[in-house]
Amino acid sequence: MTTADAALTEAAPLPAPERAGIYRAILTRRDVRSQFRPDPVPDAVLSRVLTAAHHAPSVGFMQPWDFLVLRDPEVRRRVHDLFLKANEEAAAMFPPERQALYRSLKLEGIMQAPVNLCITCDPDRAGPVVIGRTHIREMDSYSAVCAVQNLWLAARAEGLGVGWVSILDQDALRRTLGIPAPVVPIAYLCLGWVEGYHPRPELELVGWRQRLPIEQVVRFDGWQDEGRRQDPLLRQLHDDAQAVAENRFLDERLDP
Ligand SMILES: Cc1cc2c(cc1C)N(C[C@H](O)[C@H](O)[C@H](O)COP(=O)(O)O)c1[nH]c(=O)[nH]c(=O)c1N2
Repeated sequence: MTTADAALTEAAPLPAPERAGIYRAILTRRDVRSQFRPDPVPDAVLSRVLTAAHHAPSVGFMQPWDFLVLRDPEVRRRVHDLFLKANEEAAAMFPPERQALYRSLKLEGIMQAPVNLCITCDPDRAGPVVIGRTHIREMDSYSAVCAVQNLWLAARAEGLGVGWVSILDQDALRRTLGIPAPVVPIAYLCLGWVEGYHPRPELELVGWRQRLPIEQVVRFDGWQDEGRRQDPLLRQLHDDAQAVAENRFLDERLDP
């Protein structure tokens, strides 16, 4: 037992409605591009979702993030211009038969959402040697992404929408926002109240790509697991996936 162990709180499951709330936020969170309403996000709400982001896990507790709150339409317009340029380049990269569908997709809500956020990663935040980053350098970026996910889920809980825009030249974005080297922009997010959430990812709804069967991406005791495909966990995963697809998960699958 270390000194840190002295004040452990009880490791009980959350009360049922709170536990269901976590799963509901996870399952109904969406990437939002088109359904933003223009009304402002009160500071009390913005503060809560940023607080959630700031409580994300981070390698060596380095908290490498900064949160740039971008409300000025002129700043957002400059970022939108970067998007238009990058998106044109992006369209040309897809096979010819997919380009028309690609161009029909709305992939950002930079000007519609009243708030944009840029979440950055400062690799120097905790000195040159960081617990947990000694052998895998990218761990600081991964930590910043954890902050993004916390914010995304908290935003869903608040009834807000978040859309991640990554079709941007990273250096140009850095220059546009005056982000100093070696700080890296990790995520550019559009945030605001929304008309509603799609029931499934938009890319699935338009036939771009489907959710993979979870049984296909779970492996046992290493990558090569032939002979293990009868593991009872796979049946459980299949049934949970079915329940999610049929909107029964929260009602039927949360009992121990
Ligand atoms: C790192 C990263 C980067 C992006 C995204 C996500 C993530 C995690 N997504 C959103 C992405 O398309 C979406 O998450 C998936 O399609 C699944 O949909 P839901 O998030 O479940 O609604 C995204 N969406 C978009 O319209 N433009 C974009 O540039 C990006 N970029």
